[in-house]
Amino acid sequence: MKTVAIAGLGAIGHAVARGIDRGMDGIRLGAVSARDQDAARVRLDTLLHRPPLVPLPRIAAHADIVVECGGAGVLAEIAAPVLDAGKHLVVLSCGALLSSPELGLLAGRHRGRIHVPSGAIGGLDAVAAMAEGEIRSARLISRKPPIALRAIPWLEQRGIDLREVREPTLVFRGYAAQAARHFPANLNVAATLSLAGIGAQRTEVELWADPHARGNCHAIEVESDSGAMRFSIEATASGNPATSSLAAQSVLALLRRLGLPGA
Ligand SMILES: NC(=O)C1=CN([C@@H]2O[C@H](COP(=O)(O)OP(=O)(O)OC[C@H]3O[C@@H](n4cnc5c(N)ncnc54)[C@H](OP(=O)(O)O)[C@@H]3O)[C@@H](O)[C@H]2O)C=CC1
Ligand SMILES: O=C([O-])CC(=O)C(=O)O
Repeated sequence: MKTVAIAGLGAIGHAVARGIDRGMDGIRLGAVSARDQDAARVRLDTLLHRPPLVPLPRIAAHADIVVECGGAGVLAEIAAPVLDAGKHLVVLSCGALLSSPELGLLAGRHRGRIHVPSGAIGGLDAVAAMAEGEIRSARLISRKPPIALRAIPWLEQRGIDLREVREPTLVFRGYAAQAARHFPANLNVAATLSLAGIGAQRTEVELWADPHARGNCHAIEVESDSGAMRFSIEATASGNPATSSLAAQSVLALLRRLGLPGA
């Protein structure tokens, strides 16, 4: 049996906790960490088996696998202790990994593992296979309803107010490295694609605020010497409009694999 701890009990963390609590072979929930302790207790009351609430800096001691779903700040606080201890770290805020190459080295040194789940997108197995040959271009086009793009400092600094948007509006075009920096709560998927494919300096990204978007829509286009790939998804939003419910489910699917004997 492997023990999982969840760092951050928001939309993804709570959904992952509920999924494990429903029962998963080889996996049990050992602990959670949260900032707002009262809100966390209310959320934990929805579970059949209530895990202890532990301080974030101590979370590594409570698990074989730690799932980060609290943002870049939480990742920065837990990554080194988890990897130093040779444990598994599942990273949702994977945009922050792009500026932390030392974490990969740390994992290698201590036999820890970093897992980046497919999150709100898919098709990454094909992208990774294409990367074994030559990928000529990789592109992500994301469309989100304006409500998913609120309180983003990079937009506010540019005086971009999306409340009045009536038609699809391009708010960002650039590469995954910048996308992850400017939209840390909305474009982790750009980092996920770039890690599977040709890296954050070459993966092109567009972000559209689209009042007609049905959920969070992501399209991937890859051209390679082994063929062309198109993937698209209209993902249902979770309790957090910026976050697709598929992201938590991708963690559950990953944990199911990690719970298999010998994994
Ligand atoms: N890889 C992917 O495909 C995707 C990645 N994401 C990323 O996953 C992360 C989680 O997303 P989501 O669940 O929607 O976000 P939420 O904002 O719903 O939840 C984040 C939670 O983390 C908590 N938190 C923040 N700081 C701390 C801290 N220091 N200690 C303990 N808890 C803390 C917050 O607490 P409080 O409520 O008190 O602030 C909040 O409950 C985000 O970084 C998001 O961008 C999201 C979607 C897809
Ligand atoms: O959930 C989504 O649709 C994508 C997202 O927020 C992210 O990649 O950070």
